[in-house]
Amino acid sequence: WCWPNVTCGGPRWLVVAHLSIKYPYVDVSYILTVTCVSLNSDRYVRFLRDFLETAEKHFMVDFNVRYYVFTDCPDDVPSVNLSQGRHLTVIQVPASNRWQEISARRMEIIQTAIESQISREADYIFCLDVDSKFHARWGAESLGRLVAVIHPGFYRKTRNHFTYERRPASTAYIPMDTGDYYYAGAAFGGFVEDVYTLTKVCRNQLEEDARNSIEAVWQEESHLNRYLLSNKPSKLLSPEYQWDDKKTKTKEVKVIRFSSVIKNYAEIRPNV
Ligand SMILES: CC(=O)N[C@H]1[C@@H](OP(=O)(O)OP(=O)(O)OC[C@H]2O[C@@H](n3ccc(=O)[nH]c3=O)[C@H](O)[C@@H]2O)O[C@H](CO)[C@H](O)[C@@H]1O
Ligand SMILES: [Mn+2]
Repeated sequence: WCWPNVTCGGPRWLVVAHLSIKYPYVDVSYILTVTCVSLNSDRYVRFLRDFLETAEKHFMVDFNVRYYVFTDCPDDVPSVNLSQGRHLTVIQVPASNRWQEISARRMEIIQTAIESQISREADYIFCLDVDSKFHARWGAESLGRLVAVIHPGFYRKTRNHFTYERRPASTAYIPMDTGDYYYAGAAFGGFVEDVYTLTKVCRNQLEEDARNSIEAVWQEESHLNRYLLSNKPSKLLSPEYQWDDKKTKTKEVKVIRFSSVIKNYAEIRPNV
């Protein structure tokens, strides 16, 4: 369904009712965030402490949450005090040489983790960029079968200005005069089984493109946008849920809930 007012704290009974359709004996959702971190020890791990500490304050407060952190340097994961019912799982993944590959391989990493354990542990999953902080409530109003967020750079633009992949040779190709929104690659989620299908399809398409020596213009974000064109999200979140610290707050955005921090691209992504 569509939550009428995302800016207010919603009554919890609605969520319970929602869950009872599928899980009649479960009265609290088991929600989980996935963050992928990788590359040369502290380059992206440095964002993790703020991410986790602010998530503890704002993300699904009072629900069970399991954070999954994927990293090539598990020893550098900071220890953060977690509230009751909240856990952190760290999974070691190989590093890649190019940031584009690391970002894109998140689809494969998430798909594999859902298969091996997450499908037995959670009802919902959100997959978020680590270079970000929570600033205000991100709660049960965000739940849905398939949840996407409008990219903060594109909500005022018309679709021919969206940076979809425009080359027909890529499986992420979207022709001009087509498309609904430009979705952020940094935040998506939903029912675990729906996110599983999304990550599997995007992973397969990324691999097919690689075999054909083509890389979509915004890597997995381009494939996510292609997937969501054919598989419409059941819930669309406003850029309140994926803002960018570089952007000045505008009058349409009442509450900034989650935002990318400003980073020095030349330093942390040297092969830009
Ligand atoms: C707001 C938004 O929609 N941002 C998207 C955008 O740029 P961004 O500038 O937000 O990309 P980014 O540098 O944050 O990379 C995406 C994410 O991949 C992970 N990572 C990346 C590089 C690395 O060396 N190590 C590492 O762990 C990390 O979780 C990071 O947050 O484009 C990327 C793909 O091109 C992704 O689609 C991002 O989600
Ligand atoms: Mn990011």
